[in-house]
Amino acid sequence: MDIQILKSSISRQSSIAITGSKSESNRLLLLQALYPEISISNLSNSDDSVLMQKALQSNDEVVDIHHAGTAMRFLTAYFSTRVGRETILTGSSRMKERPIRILVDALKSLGADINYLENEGYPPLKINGKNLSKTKVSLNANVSSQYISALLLIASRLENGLELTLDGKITSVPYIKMTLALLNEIGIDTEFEGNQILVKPFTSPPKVDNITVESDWSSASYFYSIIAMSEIGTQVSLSAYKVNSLQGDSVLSQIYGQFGVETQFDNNTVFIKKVTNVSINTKIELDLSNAPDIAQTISVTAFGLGLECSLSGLHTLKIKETDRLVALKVELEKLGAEVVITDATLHLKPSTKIFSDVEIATYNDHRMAMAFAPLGLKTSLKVKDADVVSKSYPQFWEDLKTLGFNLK
Ligand SMILES: O=C(O)C1=C[C@@H](OP(=O)(O)O)[C@@H](O)[C@H](O)C1
Ligand SMILES: C=C(OP(=O)(O)O)C(=O)O
Repeated sequence: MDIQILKSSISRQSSIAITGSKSESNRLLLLQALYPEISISNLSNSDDSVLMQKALQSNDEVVDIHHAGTAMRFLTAYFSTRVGRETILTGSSRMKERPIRILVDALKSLGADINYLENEGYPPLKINGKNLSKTKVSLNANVSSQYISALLLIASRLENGLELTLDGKITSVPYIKMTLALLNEIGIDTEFEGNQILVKPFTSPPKVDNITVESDWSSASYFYSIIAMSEIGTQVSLSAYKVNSLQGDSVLSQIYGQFGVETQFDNNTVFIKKVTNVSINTKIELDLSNAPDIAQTISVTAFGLGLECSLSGLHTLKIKETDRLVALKVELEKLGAEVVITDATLHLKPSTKIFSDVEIATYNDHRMAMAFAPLGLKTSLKVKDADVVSKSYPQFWEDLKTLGFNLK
C-alpha cells in the first residue's frame, strides 16, 4: 500500500494516545515469561511486540520473528536457557543480515549450545536450551546494546547471576539502563559502574504484580517533527507519558527546543507546541549515540525547515531495519537536499528548495515512512509501502488523519 500525502495544514489543537513503548514491552514480555506473576498494562500493539508475545507462547520448533531486532536478540538468550528444548529462531531476509555473533559468543562462553544454520554470525540459529553454568562474560559494547540487554534479561534466572564486562565505547546506553531499571522494579538487584554490570540471582516472587508501560517516545518524535514544521501556536497533546521516563528518546523534549518547540507535562500528558520560528542560520549539531532511533526524524525536520544539520554517533544505523544512513541520503536527495554521510555521521547542507510529488522508498523500515510523513506540511509526496509502520506504530496513518493530514 502506498500513501499519497497531499500538501496539508493541520488543526491548531489535537490529542493523540500513543501505544506503549515497544522496547519496554518486549523486555517485560520476556520477564513475564520468567516471572509469570507479572501483569503488564499499556502493552505495545506493534508488530514487534505481537511477534515477541507469540514467540514466547509458541510450542513450535521454528520461531520466525520477521523484522523484530529486540525479539531476535532477547529470544536468543531466553531460548538458550530453556533446558531440553530445541528451537530454530529465524527472521526476515533483512534479519539474516543483522549480526548476532557478539551475543552468540557471549552465550556460548556461559555454556549455551547455539549453531548457525546459514551464514556464520547471522540468524537463523539453532538453539539447544541448556543450564548455563558460568557467571562471568565480557563482550563488545559498541555494536548493539540489545546484546547486553538480552543477557541482562535472563541473568537473574542463572544460578549465580551474571557479571558482564563491557569492552569498547558503550552504545545506546539508555536502553541498557532501561533494562536494569525494569529488573529493579520487580525486585532484582543490579549494579552498573564503569564498564561492569552485575545482576544478582533472584528466586523470590516479583515485588510488583502490575507494571504500566509508558507510551513510546520514538513514536512521539514524528509529532515533534510535525509541530516543528507548523505555524506558531499549533499544539498536540500526547498520552500517556511519564516525567521520569526510562526511554532515552525522551531527550526529544530538549532537542526540539532547538526547533522552536516547547514541551509541557500535565499529569500523564505531554503538550508540545510551536512557540518560535527558528532562524535559517541555526545549525543543529547532535551526537545521537544514545538515541539512534530519532536520527531519521531529526534529519527530516532539519531539511523541512531548511536548516544545516550535523549528526554524529550514528554507527549503529547501518545494521538496523535497513542501512538508514544510505536510505536517508538517497531519499532526502530526491527531495532536493545535499547530504554527506560517513559510517557514523550525517551532514545536511542548509537549503531552501523542497521538490514536490517525490516518491519516498521505505526499505522495509517503519521509521523511513514515519520520518518523511511530516513533510506533507511543506509539499505533496508519496510514501511507498506505507503499511511498514506497523512494526512499531500500527495507528500511525490514522493518527495523522486525526491531526488533519490529507492522505489518499
Ligand atoms: O533495546 C532496545 O529496545 C533497542 C535498542 C536500540 O538498538 P541498538 O542498541 O542496537 O542501537 C534501538 O535502536 C532499538 O530500536 C531498540
Ligand atoms: C532499530 C529498531 O528496532 P529493532 O532493532 O528492534 O529491529 C527500531 O525500532 O528503530
